[in-house]
Amino acid sequence: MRYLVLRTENLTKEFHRRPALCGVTLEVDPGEVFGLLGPSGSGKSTLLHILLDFIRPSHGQALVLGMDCQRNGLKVRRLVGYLPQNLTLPKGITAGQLLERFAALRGGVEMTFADELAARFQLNLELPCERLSPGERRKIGLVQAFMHRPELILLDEPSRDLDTAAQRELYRLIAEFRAEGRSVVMASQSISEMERICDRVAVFYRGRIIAVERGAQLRARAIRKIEMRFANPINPQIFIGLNNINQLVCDQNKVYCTVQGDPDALLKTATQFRVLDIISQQPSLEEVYQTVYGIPAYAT
Ligand SMILES: Nc1ncnc2c1ncn2[C@@H]1O[C@H](COP(=O)(O)OP(=O)(O)OP(=O)(O)O)[C@@H](O)[C@H]1O
Repeated sequence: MRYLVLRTENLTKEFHRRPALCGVTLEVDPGEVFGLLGPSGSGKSTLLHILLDFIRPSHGQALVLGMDCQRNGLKVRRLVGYLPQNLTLPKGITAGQLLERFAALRGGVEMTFADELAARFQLNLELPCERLSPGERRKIGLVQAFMHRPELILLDEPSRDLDTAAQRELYRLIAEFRAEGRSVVMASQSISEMERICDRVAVFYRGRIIAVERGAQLRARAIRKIEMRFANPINPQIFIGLNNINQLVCDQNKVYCTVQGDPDALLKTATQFRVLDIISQQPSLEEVYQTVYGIPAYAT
C-alpha cells in the first residue's frame, strides 16, 4: 500500500445528534498541498480537530503519518504542525518566549528557524503576547506551526487577518515546504487562495465532501467578473466569437462581462483598443456553489 501522510475513512461526527461531518474519506500524498474549501459551519475545523484527537469521531477512522490518530494522539500532536483558527495566547510573556515554550513542548526544537520565520513575517518577538494584533497572533501561530519543519502541517484559515505581504510570505513558505516533499492541509473559505496554491481541493458542504477538484480545474472553471474602461466607446461586436464570455454589457466606453477560465482571448481582443482600466473580481463562494454545484453555500 502506498504511503499517505493522511488517510481518512468514512469519518463522521455528530454533536447533540446533529451531523457536523458525514462520511468523509480522503487521502493526501506526501508533497501535496490539499485544500478544505467550504463555508462557515461546513465541517472543516471538525475534521482537523479529529485528526489531532482533540475530539473523537462518532464513526470512521483516520491515519495521520501512518498512525491511528486516536491511539497516537500525543505523538501526532507533537509531530504535526497545526495552526488553530483561534490561538489563545498567555499573558505576561513575549512572543519570543511563547515560541520557546512551543519549542520545548516539541522536545527541544532549535530556535534558529523560528527566528528566521518571525523575520520573514516581520513579527517583533519582543512584543508581549497580550499586545499582539489579530494579524500578529496569526503570524505567531504560523511560526509555531512551521518551526519544527513538520512532515505534515494542518492550517485552519491561515491567511485570515494577514496583510498582503504576510499572505505572500505564507504562500512562498508553503511552496518551499511542498518542494521539500512536506504536505500541507489547509481549510479556507477563499476560492482564489485555494486555486492559487492547492494541488487538490475537497469541497465541503454541510459536513460532506461534494467534490475533490485539482487546483487547476478550479481555476479553469472559475468565473471572474470583468469590468473594463476604454478611452473611446466600444462596439460589442468585437467580443462576438469569444466563447468563454458571458453577460456582456457595453455602455459607451465601459464593458462588463464574466469570463470562465482563461481571460487571454478577452484581453487580446480588448487591447486592440486603448484600455484605461480593468478590474477583475473573483466570484463569491456563494456564487461558485450555485453556478458550479447548483447548491446555495450558506443555506441551513
Ligand atoms: N463543540 C461543538 N459542539 C457542538 N457543535 C459543534 C461543535 N463544534 C462544531 N460544531 C458544529 O459543527 C458544525 C461544523 O463546524 P466546523 O467548525 O467544523 O465548521 P467549519 O467549516 O470549520 O466552519 P468555520 O470556518 O466557521 O470554523 C457546525 O454546525 C458547528 O456549529
